[in-house]
Amino acid sequence: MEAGVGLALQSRAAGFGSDRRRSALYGGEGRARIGSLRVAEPAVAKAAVWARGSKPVAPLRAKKSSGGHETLHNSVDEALLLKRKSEEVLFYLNGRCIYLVGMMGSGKSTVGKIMSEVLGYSFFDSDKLVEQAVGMPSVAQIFKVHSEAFFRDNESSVLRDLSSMKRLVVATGGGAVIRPVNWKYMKKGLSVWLDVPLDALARRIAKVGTASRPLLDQPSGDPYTMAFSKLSMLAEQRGDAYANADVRVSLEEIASKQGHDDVSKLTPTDIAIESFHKIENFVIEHTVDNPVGDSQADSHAQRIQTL
Ligand SMILES: Nc1ncnc2c1ncn2[C@@H]1O[C@H](COP(=O)(O)OP(=O)(O)OP(=O)(O)O)[C@@H](O)[C@H]1O
Ligand SMILES: O=C(O)C1=C[C@@H](O)[C@@H](O)[C@H](O)C1
Repeated sequence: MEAGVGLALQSRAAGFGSDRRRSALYGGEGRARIGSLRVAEPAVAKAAVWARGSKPVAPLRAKKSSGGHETLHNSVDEALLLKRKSEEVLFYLNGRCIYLVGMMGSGKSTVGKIMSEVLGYSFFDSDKLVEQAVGMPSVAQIFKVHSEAFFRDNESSVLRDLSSMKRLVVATGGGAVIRPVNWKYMKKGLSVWLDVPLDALARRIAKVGTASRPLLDQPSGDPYTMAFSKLSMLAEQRGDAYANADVRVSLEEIASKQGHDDVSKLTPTDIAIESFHKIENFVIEHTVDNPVGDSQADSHAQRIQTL
């Protein structure tokens, strides 16, 4: 099916008499709304700060973890830095959406939820929106019952619908970058590529299993090895597609800034902070007429410093 047809038409043509995509985007089972938008579960906040060692920790309410004061201190420092960065970025974003792109398992949902929470934006996972639109419980099932092409058509329609909205953080599907039309939609906002080394991706995916990721699912074999070889193949096929993003957030770079080379030590909060930093630089560099105005930007920066 052609991507880019109208919302209602697309839903009907796909056999969704109840126009599920509309309900997925404009209402449904969510707990809260901003305007007409359904807002993602606020449980996210609890995951907003991960202590070093990648365990979720609630920042100030946290009992001392095994890392003691130092861990708690790191968590609080990170939370404050994240908050401060988000304030700066909010100003420069001016309501534009953030689209996270990257390979499967790169952390788009995990990091995206943290970013949306501190920005006060709504979070959407485009895979979940496609599932709701099609009326199936998983991407794996959509691939099985229909086809990858059917999934991709619906993914494009979801991205098109999202692109007319404001103040969203969207975790896109890992393969959304391969269709040029999707870039047309994502370029309405700011796109961020989470660039994670393949071996780290394969480790994460092997840990949770591949059943929910149809392109990686293998009936047998060592999960890490299978995931690594499939991911390498996909990365090669996709070539530079991810590099179309406005900014690249390299986990290797963050680790090296922190003085080590182990990306598994990076928390999602570290990655969210770096994403904000890169977005801010991008917007500043690409604002041709400087509509913000230097003096306004300066006074904003001063205000931020006093927070
Ligand atoms: N910085 C991190 N350190 C360790 N594990 C992480 C980190 N970020 C995410 N993870 C874990 O990696 C797995 C994949 O993360 P997530 O679902 O956020 O990725 P994704 O890019 O949205 O994946 P997909 O595109 O396949 O849906 C999850 O189990 C998550 O808990
Ligand atoms: O990398 C990919 O092509 C995919 C990633 C997932 O997020 C899903 O969108 C789907 O499993 C395909």
